Amino acid sequence: SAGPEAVRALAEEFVTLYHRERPEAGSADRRLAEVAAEISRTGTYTHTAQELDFGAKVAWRNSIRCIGRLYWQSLIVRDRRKVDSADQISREIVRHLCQATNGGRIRPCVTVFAPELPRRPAPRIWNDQLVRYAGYTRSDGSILGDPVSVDITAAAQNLGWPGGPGTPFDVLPLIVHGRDDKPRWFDLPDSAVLQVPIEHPEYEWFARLGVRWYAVPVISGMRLEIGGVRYPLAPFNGWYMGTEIGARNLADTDRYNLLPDIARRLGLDTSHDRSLWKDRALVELNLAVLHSFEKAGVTISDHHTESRHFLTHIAREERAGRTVGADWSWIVPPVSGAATPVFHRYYDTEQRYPAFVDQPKAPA
Ligand code: HEM
Ligand SMILES: N/C(=N/c1cccc(CO[C@@H]2CCNC2)c1)c1cccs1
Repeated sequence: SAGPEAVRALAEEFVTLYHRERPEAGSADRRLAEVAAEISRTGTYTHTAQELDFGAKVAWRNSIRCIGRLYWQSLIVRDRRKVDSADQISREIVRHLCQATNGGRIRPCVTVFAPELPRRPAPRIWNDQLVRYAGYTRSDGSILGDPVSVDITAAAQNLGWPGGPGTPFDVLPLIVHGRDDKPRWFDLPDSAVLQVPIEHPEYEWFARLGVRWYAVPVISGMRLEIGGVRYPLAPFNGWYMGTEIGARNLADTDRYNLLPDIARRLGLDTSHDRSLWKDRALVELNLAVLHSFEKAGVTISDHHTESRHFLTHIAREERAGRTVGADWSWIVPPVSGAATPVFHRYYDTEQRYPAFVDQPKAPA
């Protein structure tokens, strides 16, 4: 982790920010002195529960690639810093999934596990999302399931996972590397993993494709950094924007690659690009995703609504005297870009802290 001088500077900046935005917390001076003394003694310091809650919310507010930041103040922060064994982590992960899923009325949550300590590695989850579909490499070299999961599927099998039922949508086990034990795999109970069968509002053949997707995206591979303290295990969830599933996960040629099949069933001419068969298949697939989630009572947002909400967020932040950073290439949706208002403007691109950051993939 960062050296004591760097930690001291980041800690001072964070504590000052916290006391400026949460005036009810009183003067910063006493806390600044306490934190500086603890860093001198131990090389790090411990956030209060209130500082952690604020830091996680602001890390979301600072996520320049996130279009969904309007509700940043409503994040549920689950303080589990005392939890660092594989068993306890897997139990808390199931609780996170249940609390976040909430029967389909998805609640944005983050669970913060034990921080990195000088000379003591922190617990990690090897999965980049808590719920992912397996990717099995078959003897003829083809892949059954999600190609993005080929490595994590092999890792799970190497740890003794017997494999799932062998469908294209087998939920992977969680692989947890606790602080003081070896990496272990845990099957997630079906009751904790809500899934949505994908059907089309007009084409009854669509349901027969047997396509489904999971309801709650929970990112478990990023590190939460607050005031010089690193939390390498801080899984966070929101709800999906439909295009993530309909324009990327099910459409990319190196993912489920469904566009050619859908286009053929729509009777389109797939031999010429200029028939726009890919574009017409994309619209029907994205319509099917939004229709299916709504029918199942699972929160999802369309890219037009989410874009409008993001511009509302920017306006509100600027009224509060804050600048919103944003990365245009991630904010503009992967379909109908110029048909959404976020396309038609520039953004401040500075990444501010606290933040969720990429970190080396486990295993180290
Ligand atoms: C509430 C509904 C939310 C929606 C609809 C939403 C939407 C999105 C989308 C569409 C992306 C781009 C993902 C991609 O292109 O692969 C994204 C990125 C991101 N979101 Fe959100 N988000 C939401 C909530 C959250 C929450 C609660 C957090 C954290 C507490 C968060 C943190 C992030 C971060 C850190 C990224 C960038 C990830 C990376 O760099 O790989 N978002 N969000
Ligand atoms: N809707 C979401 N979408 C994502 C948010 C962050 C990251 C990702 C997945 O990012 C992968 C890496 C780059 N694209 C895929 C998806 C959320 C997940 C957790 C909170 S909101």
